[in-house]
Amino acid sequence: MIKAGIIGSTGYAGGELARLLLQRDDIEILWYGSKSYVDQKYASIYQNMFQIVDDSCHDDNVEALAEIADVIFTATPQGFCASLMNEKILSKTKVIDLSADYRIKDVAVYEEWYKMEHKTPQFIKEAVYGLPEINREKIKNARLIANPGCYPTCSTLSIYPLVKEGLIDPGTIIIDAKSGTSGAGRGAKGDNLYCEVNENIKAYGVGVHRHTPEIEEQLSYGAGRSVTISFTPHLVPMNRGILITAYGTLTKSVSYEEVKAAYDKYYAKEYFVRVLEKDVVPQTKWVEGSNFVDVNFKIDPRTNRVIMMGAMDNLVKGAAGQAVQNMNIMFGLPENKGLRLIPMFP
Ligand SMILES: NC(=O)C1=CN([C@@H]2O[C@H](COP(=O)(O)OP(=O)(O)OC[C@H]3O[C@@H](n4cnc5c(N)ncnc54)[C@H](OP(=O)(O)O)[C@@H]3O)[C@@H](O)[C@H]2O)C=CC1
Ligand SMILES: CC(=O)N[C@@H](CCC(=O)OP(=O)(O)O)C(=O)O
Repeated sequence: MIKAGIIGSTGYAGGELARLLLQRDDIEILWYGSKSYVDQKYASIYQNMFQIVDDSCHDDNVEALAEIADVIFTATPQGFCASLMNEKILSKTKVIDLSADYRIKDVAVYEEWYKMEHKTPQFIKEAVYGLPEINREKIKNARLIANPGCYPTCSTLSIYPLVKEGLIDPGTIIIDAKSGTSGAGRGAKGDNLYCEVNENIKAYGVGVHRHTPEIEEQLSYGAGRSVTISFTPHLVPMNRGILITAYGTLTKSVSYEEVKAAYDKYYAKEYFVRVLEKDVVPQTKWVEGSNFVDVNFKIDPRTNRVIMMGAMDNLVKGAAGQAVQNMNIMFGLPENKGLRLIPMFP
């Protein structure tokens, strides 16, 4: 039995983690961490857990949790995990951090984009960026996983094969992204009120969104050179889902079959990445509630560009599902254990 603790279990990502882990008979959740609801019944915060979870919330004492847990998930705001990480914790347990604290290898870049000082930069080098489709081998023996961001997961997986195979000029990439409002978390924010979001679409973080350097770093590893992108996210009136439409200039004249072969080279054996059939566009509805990322592309010979598309559920493959996928790999379990979730429809 794997003993797991969730710090930030009362947030959207933490709640989704609880939902995924509670289905398993090889996992025991022994700590529902919270900041605001300590000693309150977890099921009183998430009524969907009524008669399923009897536990009350614990505090955010990661050191105490590390004494009893095999794995700790931190689904907490930026800066929290970095503020308390130490060697003692990592010597006793594995940590999967859903925040961005250990995703970016250059601490100066993190501090510039996140507008905060990194409290434990000594662990950045050791942390493994938990994108299994690209970093599976490194994840196996990791003590500390930097679970990727939601937009970066969808963007990187949609674009990576073409960058890696040199089919697009990595200096020309533009990513237009859209997210449902659960991506913004459960905390109350004026911008996310019903009247602000319903019947509305708006760009935000234009030119300054913190996921820009994360995507650039991952695509740079694929390209083998420094990549600069334009990235614009939009908030859309949906609960869940991320859709990205990305554009890149082709480096040569290519056929559909050549580009398809590039995607298949990296994803044909990947359970969670579905390369769709020709002319079928990814849609958030077809991945909702699942750990799948649907990707596809279209060559536009008129502009000499390729249009790359991806859709996934921000709370599953974009957060909790990917964290569980990483946990499975770290514990030597089948990677899709507990994650063979069929997308919900309608
Ligand atoms: N939502 C999403 O789609 C995704 C989120 N993530 C990442 O996951 C993390 C959580 O996001 P999300 O669930 O959306 O956020 P929420 O705002 O919904 O939840 C935040 C959680 O962190 C807890 N918390 C807040 N402050 C502290 C603190 N100082 N100490 C301990 N716990 C604290 C909250 O506890 P309480 O409720 O008790 O106050 C709550 O459980 C973030 O880093 C986010 O970037 C990653 C990918 C996608
Ligand atoms: C709609 C919305 O606000 N989305 C969030 C991204 C989701 C998230 O929580 O960020 P990570 O994936 O880095 O953890 C944002 O734009 O900041």
